[in-house]
Amino acid sequence: MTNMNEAAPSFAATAQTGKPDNSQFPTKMTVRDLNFHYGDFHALKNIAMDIPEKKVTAIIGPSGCGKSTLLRIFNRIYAIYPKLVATGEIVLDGENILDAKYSLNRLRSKVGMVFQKPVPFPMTIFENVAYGIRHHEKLSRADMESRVEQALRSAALWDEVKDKLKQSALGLSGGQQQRLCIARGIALKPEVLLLDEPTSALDPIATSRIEQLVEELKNDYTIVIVTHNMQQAARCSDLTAFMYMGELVEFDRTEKIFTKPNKKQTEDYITGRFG
Ligand SMILES: Nc1ncnc2c1ncn2[C@@H]1O[C@H](COP(=O)(O)OP(=O)(O)OP(=O)(O)O)[C@@H](O)[C@H]1O
Repeated sequence: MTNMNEAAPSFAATAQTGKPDNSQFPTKMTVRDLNFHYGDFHALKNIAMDIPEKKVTAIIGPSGCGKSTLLRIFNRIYAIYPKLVATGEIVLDGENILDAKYSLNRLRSKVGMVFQKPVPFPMTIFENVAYGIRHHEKLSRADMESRVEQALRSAALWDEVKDKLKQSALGLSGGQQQRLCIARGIALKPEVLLLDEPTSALDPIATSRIEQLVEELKNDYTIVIVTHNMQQAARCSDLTAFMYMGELVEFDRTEKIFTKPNKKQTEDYITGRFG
């Protein structure tokens, strides 16, 4: 939840420079001059933003504005399409993750992604979490068990599944499946967690559980969440980026975006005049 009393860093200058003035938050990821095309279609235009460490950054905007495309570039999912190239820079801990020399394996262990629709693997609950870890690390049975438990605890799922770890994950409810997918992401000990509309397929109770979880996870992770739901952005993010037609229109503290945005376009969207 945004702390409304927090001393106010200004993120106002962002759409052009991406440099928040007087930010009190250390930056985890710096995006500069980011452009992305699907064939002839210019989907992201000169995006610049500084994503703060251990905060929740929400990306909002009307359908088709490029939210998911931006999120997916943060862990180079587009790399599965050989012809697609992102230009510009995304600097994570001093290194440009868009550089072809930055290995995808390394990137995926640092930047985890959770998708809109929870898709557990057709295997046990335990194996769903252990599977990804095995791909990256060789752990003893005891260490693996402890890592899986830790991930399930962090995803606020342990108490509900600890007695049925050997049962199929497909038997879990939608909300539990989404928390399992979050546990799967956390198990790799990423530093950044990307959430692409993680609650759009969930009921209000499961949604509120995930929002609570996001609030807890930001103590340890830098979180970027794409959401269609403006109340959700207002409830669970510290900073909000408003995008429109491939551009970053405004990026500021969530409280500012929702109460006193600098740009008319942002205000029109927030107040439901378009989108
Ligand atoms: N694989 C693709 N090939 C061609 N165009 C694409 C592809 N994926 C997305 N686009 C286009 O890029 C633009 C941005 O899409 P994107 O999915 O990032 O938007 P979004 O803001 O996440 O939308 P939504 O809120 O509807 O999910 C849209 O105009 C979309 O049609």
